[in-house]
Amino acid sequence: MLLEIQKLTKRFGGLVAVNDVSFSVEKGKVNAIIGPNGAGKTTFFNLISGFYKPTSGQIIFKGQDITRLPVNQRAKLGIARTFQTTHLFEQSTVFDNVMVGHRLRTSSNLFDAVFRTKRLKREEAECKEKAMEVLEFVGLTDVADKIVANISQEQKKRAAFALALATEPEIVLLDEPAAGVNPDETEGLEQLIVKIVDHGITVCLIEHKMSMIMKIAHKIMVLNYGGKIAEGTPEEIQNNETVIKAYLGGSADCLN
Ligand SMILES: Nc1ncnc2c1ncn2[C@@H]1O[C@H](COP(=O)(O)OP(=O)(O)OP(=O)(O)O)[C@@H](O)[C@H]1O
Repeated sequence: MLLEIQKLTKRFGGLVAVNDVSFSVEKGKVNAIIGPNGAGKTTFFNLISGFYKPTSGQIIFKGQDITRLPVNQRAKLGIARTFQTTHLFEQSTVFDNVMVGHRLRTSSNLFDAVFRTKRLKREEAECKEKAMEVLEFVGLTDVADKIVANISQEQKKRAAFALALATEPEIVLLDEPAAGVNPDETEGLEQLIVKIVDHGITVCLIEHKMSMIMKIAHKIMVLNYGGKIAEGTPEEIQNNETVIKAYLGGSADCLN
């Protein structure tokens, strides 16, 4: 297992947002997390990526206990994430936004910047090369020089993927990547996620669009009121009575 979540709990005062959840993320697969609004999915991602500290439980990444590591150290170990609403600099170019990602892998400091050392120049060149590579990967080469504010919502989603990929992750946590895009664009993003997995990067995916989940997920965990109510293949989840009742209010149609 690439990532092992053991009995993870997060309380906000009296509210238990994530309640004693254990989950194994399989390497090289699309691992999906679904559940109704407020089920605790984003909180779960925030715990894995280090934005929140758990109340209890453990997070093991490649055999190492990362439960108390800060965000940047987890990112260096290879955990990247995207956000529900894209966190891009709207007034910068797509290229400049994505270049930032690879800085995680560089070591130039203020001294290098002030004196424009060889190391700085070499690392800048590396960041540019990486940015071009990931922009090509996500299909955004032709808008690389555009200001983010002037590109489409779907292109912003792709740029967010590119930014995550520029950090050279082993696992990417994608939080509702297809929110706010049309069905054709959703299919394009689906294909991009499959391409990411085909390149050996593990995906952990939160998404409300069931058609996408059922098509590309290898396994699915279902959260409800912070607790895990089911785990299995898309077929198993579609036929799970507890999921149909608790999550879908009794209709299996929503899972198709
Ligand atoms: N920082 C916070 N402080 C207090 N409560 C929070 C915080 N973050 C999340 N919550 C609460 O925890 C619960 C789970 O929220 P979370 O955003 O993880 O759900 P979700 O499954 O991602 O929902 P959605 O599908 O709507 O994005 C909610 O009741 C939410 O109000």
